[in-house]
Amino acid sequence: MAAPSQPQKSTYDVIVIGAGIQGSFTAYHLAQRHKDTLLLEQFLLPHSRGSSHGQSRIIRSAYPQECYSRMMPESFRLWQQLEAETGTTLYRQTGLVLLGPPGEPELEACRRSLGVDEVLDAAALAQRFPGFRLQAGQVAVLDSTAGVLFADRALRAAQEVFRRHGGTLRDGEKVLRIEPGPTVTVTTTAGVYRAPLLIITAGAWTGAFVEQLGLRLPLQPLRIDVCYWREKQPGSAGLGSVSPCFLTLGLSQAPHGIYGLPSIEYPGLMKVCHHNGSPTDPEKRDQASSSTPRPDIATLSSFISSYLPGLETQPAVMETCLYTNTPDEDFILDQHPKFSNIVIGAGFSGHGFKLAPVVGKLLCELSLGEEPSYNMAPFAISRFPGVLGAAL
Ligand SMILES: Cc1cc2nc3c(=O)[nH]c(=O)nc-3n(C[C@H](O)[C@H](O)[C@H](O)COP(=O)(O)OP(=O)(O)OC[C@H]3O[C@@H](n4cnc5c(N)ncnc54)[C@H](O)[C@@H]3O)c2cc1C
Ligand SMILES: O=C(O)[C@@H]1CCCCN1
Repeated sequence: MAAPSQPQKSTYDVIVIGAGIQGSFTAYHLAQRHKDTLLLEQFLLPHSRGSSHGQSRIIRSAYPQECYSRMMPESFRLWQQLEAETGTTLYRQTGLVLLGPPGEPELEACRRSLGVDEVLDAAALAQRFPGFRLQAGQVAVLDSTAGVLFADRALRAAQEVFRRHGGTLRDGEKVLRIEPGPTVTVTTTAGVYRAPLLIITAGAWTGAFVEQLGLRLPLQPLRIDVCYWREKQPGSAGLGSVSPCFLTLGLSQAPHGIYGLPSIEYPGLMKVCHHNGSPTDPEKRDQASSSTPRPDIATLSSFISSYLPGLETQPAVMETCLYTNTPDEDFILDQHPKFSNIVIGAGFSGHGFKLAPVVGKLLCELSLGEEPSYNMAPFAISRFPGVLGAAL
């Protein structure tokens, strides 16, 4: 028999909207700082309707932009801390090869970010990782620190520690309305909550959601096809579970990049995807008909026949996921330009998972009015002119 229900608590120090990886890590840091925190999620957990689901994400030190490569040492440390706190393995070191033409500016910037790097030509790459074929003149830069984060497990772990530190997570509760003010009032499908501080980490829903606060952020949700490709002969081609992750830079046939991860989610199936997708509305993403042409799949098939000849050239499993892109593909981590007690974390542009421990820390610092641990200029809302509606 169910216990008699307690009257629902309605006031908190901080409310966080959206329990994806960014909101969950933000809540994790707040709870560790002894802030009485409410984390609200519209769907019942776990769910696969946002950006943080699935079993695998790449983590790497190599980054073309310094603002991210500077954060990576701390991010690796915080992931290890979460592993220790929960007694769970969240990371497998596999290495990552960046593939591209020598001298390509982003490839060079990644090399510099590594400090110690290793550059392999086609023959050296084939010897080290026999599943890969480079095209004539291309090179591979090896980031040996890189690997795979177990995404679903990581999300659960961050939420578990949050709760252990006294945090309240309410799922299946969609936020309908926010009333700004010195105390922010948040109305959900199940209740009304108040707090002096609010953090919005609503993933692909953020753009439409913050319009009620007079903000027009340039956030574009993209529907991403997540494809898994079968090894022709399981275990024989130096692919599968022993493969490193990879990422292409500066390839003319895929200017946005193609990336891959070893077989982790499904035995014998490597994840190889295009770092791009089609504009969508997160509420309507399933309305694309199955007969819609999929140029991404053709690009991937052709890439696989040239670079990964040990894989079949038609995907064995296809899933979907959402990116939320900004025009420059840098994150938005900032206070609302008019309501400084409302902080927004959004626009993770398909590369935010690995950095979530640091993103959560920064959003926590911003909302508590502390000096952020990193330079926040690359993430400021003010880099986009005209975002504040005339009504405010
Ligand atoms: C296919 C794919 C591959 C990727 N690969 C990598 C990778 O290799 N490495 C890497 O670092 N990153 C990668 N990323 C990016 C990374 O996964 C995302 O940056 C990250 O998951 C974004 O998390 P989020 O918390 O912002 O969004 P989400 O996980 O979508 O969380 C937002 C949450 O807010 C909730 N919400 C929205 N509106 C409301 C509301 N009104 N009320 C209550 N709740 C609400 C949503 O339901 C959702 O759960 C990849 C992403 C995809 C899709
Ligand atoms: O963040 C990453 O490392 C990868 C790069 C390729 C696209 C998906 N995200």
